[in-house]
Amino acid sequence: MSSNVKQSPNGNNNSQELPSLAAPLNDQQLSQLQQASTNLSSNQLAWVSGYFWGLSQAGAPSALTPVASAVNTAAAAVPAGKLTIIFASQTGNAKGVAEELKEEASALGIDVELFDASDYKGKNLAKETHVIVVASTNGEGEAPDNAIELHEFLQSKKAPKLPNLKYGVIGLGDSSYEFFCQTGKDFDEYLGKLGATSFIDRIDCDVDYDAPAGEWRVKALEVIKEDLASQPADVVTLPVATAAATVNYTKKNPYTATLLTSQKITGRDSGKDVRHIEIDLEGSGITYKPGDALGVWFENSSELVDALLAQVGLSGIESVDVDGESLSLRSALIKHYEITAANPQQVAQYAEISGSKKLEKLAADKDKLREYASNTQVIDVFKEKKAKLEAEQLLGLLRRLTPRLYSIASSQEEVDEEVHLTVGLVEYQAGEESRFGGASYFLSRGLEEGGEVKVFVEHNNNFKLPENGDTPVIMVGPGTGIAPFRSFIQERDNQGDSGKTGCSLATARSLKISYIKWNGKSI
Ligand SMILES: Cc1cc2nc3c(=O)[nH]c(=O)nc-3n(C[C@H](O)[C@H](O)[C@H](O)COP(=O)(O)O)c2cc1C
Repeated sequence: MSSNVKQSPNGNNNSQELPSLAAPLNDQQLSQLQQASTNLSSNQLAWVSGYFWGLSQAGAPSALTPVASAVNTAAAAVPAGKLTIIFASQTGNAKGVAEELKEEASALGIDVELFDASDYKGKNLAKETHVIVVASTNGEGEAPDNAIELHEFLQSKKAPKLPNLKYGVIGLGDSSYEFFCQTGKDFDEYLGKLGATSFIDRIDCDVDYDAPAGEWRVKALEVIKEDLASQPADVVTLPVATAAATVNYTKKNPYTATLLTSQKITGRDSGKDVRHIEIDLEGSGITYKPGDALGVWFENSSELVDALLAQVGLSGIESVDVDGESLSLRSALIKHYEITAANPQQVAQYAEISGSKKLEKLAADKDKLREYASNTQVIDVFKEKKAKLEAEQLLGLLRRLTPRLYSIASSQEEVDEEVHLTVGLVEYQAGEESRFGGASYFLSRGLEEGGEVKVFVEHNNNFKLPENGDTPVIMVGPGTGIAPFRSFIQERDNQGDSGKTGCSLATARSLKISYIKWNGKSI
């Protein structure tokens, strides 16, 4: 131990005899400082350090307010280290969770930054103290497009060692997929292998992710706040004027828009019902770019709800509680529950309740169960064998409704405060009866022109026109339909771009194209 370190009476090594030559203080000041800090814990010393730094930034305390201003400044001192949140998201759910996390962290006074994974340089992880990755899974256990690069980088030799990093992971997924929350699991594994320490167990969230993700965030932020508070203070936050509040419409806070037009654009003899939909956004301030998607909260058809209720022997007038609101079971099913798409857990649960041999057999074979659930609507699962259910039992079998995302089919350069969609009605026969897709039915037939629809924009920076308007573009729609291409063509037309723009709805394979460049990258 060096000679200028003296043991304090309580055994702490925090009382240091400061070398007078190196310090800009005279002997008397040094001795006073030493006396004042003798019995302070390392935590208290850290606070005092921030306090004095705050004093120095505030300038010399004036005679009128010698201490108060300094104390205020010091109180605003936050510890070194910050929270960095990175989201890997395909359709915006993980992004939404990450944004909520950022707001909650800011409210707790934590220094926090939020990054889209495609904007985050993996090398910077070595400089971070606390990172939370919010990652959904896409494809068959693959990373969302915006995180492919970061996901690959962390597995590569170029990835830095991360001995000083503490991290947490929220995985978002759907347990009907074989590789449930795989991308979250991958990030957890890769960060751990690089030497980072997980400060909280990863959470793998299923489609009803709101509540579990919210609880996890509270716990994670508690740990981070405590952790940062125990680190040396070296940053002072100065009061910043708060920006004027702008309304940000999101999945959780959608805009109530009006349906202007729902026009069938397929011929009288066509077997398909495809609609041109126009939605009014006037006064909302909502902006979007071609390539973005519109999130649509829909209501289930009342006929389907009534059929489902009759199937399980309920009237619909039973009172149920949804998020603290008491409403009739019928309204709850119309507004809040997924009653079209079935899911494997539901089929397995209903097999047990109903004792259906067919469903029990399916429940024992994971692959067949998944296939059956993805091709069957809830009411047809219930029709396999009739069972009488209680209201709460029925709700326990159903997932909460989630909005559907539609590619935007218009450019604001052309339509201003409107948004257009091209929606194909999902329709098929189940025996004698017709079955419809929940959202496509709502937009095509359920909602009358002039009716209300709750919407929000999901931006997609990975699907954009080339910046240079002269660049020729070939658009190939392998099943996604014409919707986004209509918006690209409108945009190019309005901007007077000279690049040739071609559009094909055939697949790349049928066009004998095996390699396409988009924005300089092969896709
Ligand atoms: C095409 C597609 C593929 C998916 N693949 C998986 C998967 O392999 N594993 C999984 O757990 N979830 C999978 N999901 C579910 C999503 O991860 C889940 O819906 C998530 O909430 C989406 O979050 P995001 O909006 O941030 O992308 C898939 C969803 C879609 C649409």
